[in-house]
Amino acid sequence: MNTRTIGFIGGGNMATSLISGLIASGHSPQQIWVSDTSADALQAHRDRLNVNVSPDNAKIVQEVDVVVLAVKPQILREVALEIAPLIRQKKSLVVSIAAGISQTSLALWLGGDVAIVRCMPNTPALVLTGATALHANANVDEEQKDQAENILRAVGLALWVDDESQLDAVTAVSGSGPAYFFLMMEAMEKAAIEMGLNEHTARLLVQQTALGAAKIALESSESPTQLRERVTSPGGTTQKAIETFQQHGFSELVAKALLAAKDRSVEMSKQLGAN
Ligand SMILES: NC(=O)C1=CN([C@@H]2O[C@H](COP(=O)(O)OP(=O)(O)OC[C@H]3O[C@@H](n4cnc5c(N)ncnc54)[C@H](OP(=O)(O)O)[C@@H]3O)[C@@H](O)[C@H]2O)C=CC1
Ligand SMILES: O=C(O)[C@@H]1CCC=N1
Repeated sequence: MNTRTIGFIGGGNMATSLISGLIASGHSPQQIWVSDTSADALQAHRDRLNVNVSPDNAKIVQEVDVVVLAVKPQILREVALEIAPLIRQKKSLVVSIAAGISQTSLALWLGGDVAIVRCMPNTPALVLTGATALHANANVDEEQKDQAENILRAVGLALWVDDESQLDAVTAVSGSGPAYFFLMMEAMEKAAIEMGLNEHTARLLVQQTALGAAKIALESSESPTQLRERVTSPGGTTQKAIETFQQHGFSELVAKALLAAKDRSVEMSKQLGAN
């Protein structure tokens, strides 16, 4: 069990998923601190999760060993400049979950040789099924790498990438990925209702099917293509559906969508970054 104290600056959607996952995986709420500009958000964190809260970002840095930056990329610069002197003084490990903000930018804002792990988690961390890729800068030592990895591994899969630029692709695949599957679920649910199923039945069937497909894909040694073929009886119903998807450019559309997300990550680093 990792006994380090962890502080989240920004207590929004992703921080809430991570904090809930950390607590569900056995971390004590007393080890966790959160700051946010919204008093209501802080109250909710205290009431629901029993973690320590403060409106003061510097107080969080003061209290913890590992500082997780969980604000929107657009305000990361402002927050980093605010906490920079204390981060340097305490030699804190900084873990940034912000999309599209490079370690170079963050290091310039924080100043000095700050140990920074940049990572890209996703919201299924909430149910301990997260997927995170991490990259450490040259100031991060082995112990700090372990600390960062332990936090993310507590809420799901945690993998290191060799090259920071790969995090743009990771953002497009797994960071944003849950939303693509939810979009598919939304569309299937709507179609099911249009075909006469009631809302409750439609939702349950879609949810269970998504879960079953993900589970079988994880547990089987077969590829998604092989698994798809097992469902597709020649001349049957699935074949008709798959043909319809492919005739309308499904695979190309998915590739285009993911590339648009990756390009946006690169664009954000240029627009919002210091480099
Ligand atoms: N959502 C996701 O699925 C994922 C998000 N990320 C990354 O996580 C980060 C947070 O995203 P997300 O949780 O969705 O965003 P949210 O807007 O839900 O959370 C950010 C929180 O930070 C608060 N905040 C704003 N200004 C400050 C400040 N100066 N000091 C402290 N807190 C502040 C916001 O308050 P208020 O709303 O009042 O402004 C809000 O509660 C982003 O950088 C994003 O790229 C990474 C992976 C997945
Ligand atoms: O949409 C976003 O920018 C963030 C990053 C990945 C998921 N949500």
